[in-house]
Amino acid sequence: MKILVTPTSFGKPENAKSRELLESFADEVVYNDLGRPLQPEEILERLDGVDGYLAGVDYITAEVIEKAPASLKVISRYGAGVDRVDIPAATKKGIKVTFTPGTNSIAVCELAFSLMLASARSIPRLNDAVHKGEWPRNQGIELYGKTLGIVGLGHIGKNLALRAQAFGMKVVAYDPYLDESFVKENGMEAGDLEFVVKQANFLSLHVPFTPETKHMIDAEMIAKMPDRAVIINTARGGIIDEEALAAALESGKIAAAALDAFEQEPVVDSPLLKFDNVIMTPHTGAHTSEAVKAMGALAAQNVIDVLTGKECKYILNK
Ligand SMILES: NC(=O)C1=CN([C@@H]2O[C@H](COP(=O)(O)OP(=O)(O)OC[C@H]3O[C@@H](n4cnc5c(N)ncnc54)[C@H](O)[C@@H]3O)[C@@H](O)[C@H]2O)C=CC1
Ligand SMILES: O=C(O)CCC(=O)C(=O)O
Repeated sequence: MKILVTPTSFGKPENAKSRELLESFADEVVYNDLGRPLQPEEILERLDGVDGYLAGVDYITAEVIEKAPASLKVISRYGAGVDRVDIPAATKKGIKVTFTPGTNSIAVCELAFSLMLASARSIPRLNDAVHKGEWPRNQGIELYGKTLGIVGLGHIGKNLALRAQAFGMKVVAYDPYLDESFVKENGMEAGDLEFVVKQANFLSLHVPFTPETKHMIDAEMIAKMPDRAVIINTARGGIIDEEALAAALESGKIAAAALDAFEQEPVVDSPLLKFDNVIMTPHTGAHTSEAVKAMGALAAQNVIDVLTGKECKYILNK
């Protein structure tokens, strides 16, 4: 058996046990030698003879899957999002795709919450100023008493809702597959996307990237938000129309934004780079010791379970 492993954080000490598990199971384990997510041609160059592919946020397109060797039986995503894997192409070729739901939801929720606080109090700007010898004692806003709109009330959205309530925020949510009992038990309100954006002083996105969610936050939706709202996106870049967001920041309609995910990653040329009221982090939501360990353990187990024909409840295309 040969396994290809590409998430760079799989090399962290927290994943020593998962590396040992794979290395004792397989004849050969090949790790990511580039130190970043792989582009399609880079994946293909490394797939020769591979049976199991434990994948980071690589671009696993239909072309990659079509050209993959017949030995490849499983693509095991290290994480919750599967938008960069062409699942229909994998299914057609008999390749199972697995994922690790819930393993990083606290990590992402805590990043989203940090970004709300950091935006509300302009922490990066103030930090930069003090490091430059300046002393701008400017004024922020409080989360207390504000409304948080959550789009996508799944693992991450639910964790965020509970923490926001503890800070005295009103929470409203939109999710077409809503867990109504969660909403009821926690005294929240739910409605359609318009219902949520119209009230949201803070809007946080926690949906998968799909054809339905592509640019769901566009100029029209932003125009419906309260003036001087704050937008947080720790989900996927394409969910917000970045040009529309840039225009709303330019006009002052949106007071601040904080993003961990972008239409193009890594970010090299974005209309958002010029704004000092936009916080940008490098798709790092899942990168805590705890989440890295949990993602690694489940992703490794998923590869082994599929390759040994064991029951695996994390297969997306049975
Ligand atoms: N920044 C990062 O490092 C990370 C980003 N993510 C992203 O966050 C997303 C959410 O993660 P989880 O909460 O763990 O997933 P989840 O599957 O538990 O929750 C997603 C929720 O979105 C809802 N949803 C689906 N389509 C929708 C639509 N059209 N409109 C509104 N809601 C919709 C689903 O019903 C579900 O409740 C992932 O798909 C991934 O893209 C996840 C982990 C790490
Ligand atoms: O950081 C990672 O490798 C995965 C995080 C992520 O985006 C996900 O879980 O979908």
